[in-house]
Amino acid sequence: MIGAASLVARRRLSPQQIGRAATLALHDELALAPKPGLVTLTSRGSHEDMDAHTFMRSLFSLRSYFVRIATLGREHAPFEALERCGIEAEQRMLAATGGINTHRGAIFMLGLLCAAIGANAQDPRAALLGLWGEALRARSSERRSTLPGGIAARRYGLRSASEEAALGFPVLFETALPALREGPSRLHALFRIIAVLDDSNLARRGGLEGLRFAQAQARRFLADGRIETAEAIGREFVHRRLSPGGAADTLAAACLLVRLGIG
Ligand SMILES: CC(C)(COP(=O)(O)OP(=O)(O)OC[C@H]1O[C@@H](n2cnc3c(N)ncnc32)[C@H](O[C@H]2O[C@H](COP(=O)(O)OP(=O)(O)OP(=O)(O)O)[C@@H](O)[C@H]2O)[C@@H]1O)[C@@H](O)C(=O)NCCC(=O)NCCS
Ligand SMILES: Nc1ncnc2[nH]cnc12
Repeated sequence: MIGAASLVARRRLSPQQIGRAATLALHDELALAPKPGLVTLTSRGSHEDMDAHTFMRSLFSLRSYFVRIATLGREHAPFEALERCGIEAEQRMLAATGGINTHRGAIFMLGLLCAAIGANAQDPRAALLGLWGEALRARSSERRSTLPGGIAARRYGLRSASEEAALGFPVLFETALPALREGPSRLHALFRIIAVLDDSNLARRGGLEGLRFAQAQARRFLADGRIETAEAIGREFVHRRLSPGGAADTLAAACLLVRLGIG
């Protein structure tokens, strides 16, 4: 059985393998528990409108999308083709969840990553910036004015998801992936992401004060490492309705790369 790393080295990752890993990575994130403010298999976190069933329906609705966008990446398709594919996936997600936004950010982030891996499994970050960097930079400025997170990002001078992509996902490659590889746990990796990410969900839900509070609590857990501390922080997040959805997506993206033996 050839391992994933050697498949990457031999550049033999198929769109099917990439897409399957992306779907499983979304489940890796959902199944992680406890998590601060986020939905798990047994908790709604800070959300009244969604639970594990909502996320599972969403996750299943996306499994063909990741294969399709990895295929587009292998073909070096223009960004417009990726965007159409992503928007179609958002519609399927919303149909599966009854209109609830579970994975819009994950569709964007993991979709771009699947396309980049399809283009160059050995260096997806270079492929992302080389093939679609100019389009991402153009959209990260124009889109900020229209979407809730982009509005919050602009209001507080934060780096939105689009801007993170236009920079080649620095938090993913420089914080999340090393954290997941170094351990000791996915929960530690999630808190390392929360500590540094300009998570527009936190800013939209709790303002700049909410984002800075969440980042400080992440540093508190990283200094202590006890599960009881993570649970206490989770209760405080729920009390404040904080939910680090961007950090959750970034963790899922790191799980995707590890599953494929990349980076
Ligand atoms: C390009 C878009 C992602 C929109 O562009 P924008 O730059 O405005 O993105 P943001 O608003 O900053 O973030 C959008 C979602 O991405 C996640 N996210 C947040 N911060 C970051 C970050 N710094 N880096 C990476 N990702 C980030 C987050 O998504 C997750 O959280 C959502 C669920 O949480 P919840 O609080 O429940 O959200 P709501 O339901 O909206 O709030 P409530 O009503 O419950 O209060 C969920 O989406 C998770 O995935 C941000 O929400 C993209 O939307 C877009 O333009 N798509 C078009 C297609 C396209 O361009 N595709 C390209 C090829 S695939
Ligand atoms: N587990 C989760 N809970 C809430 N929002 C999310 N966005 C991505 N994953 C999430």
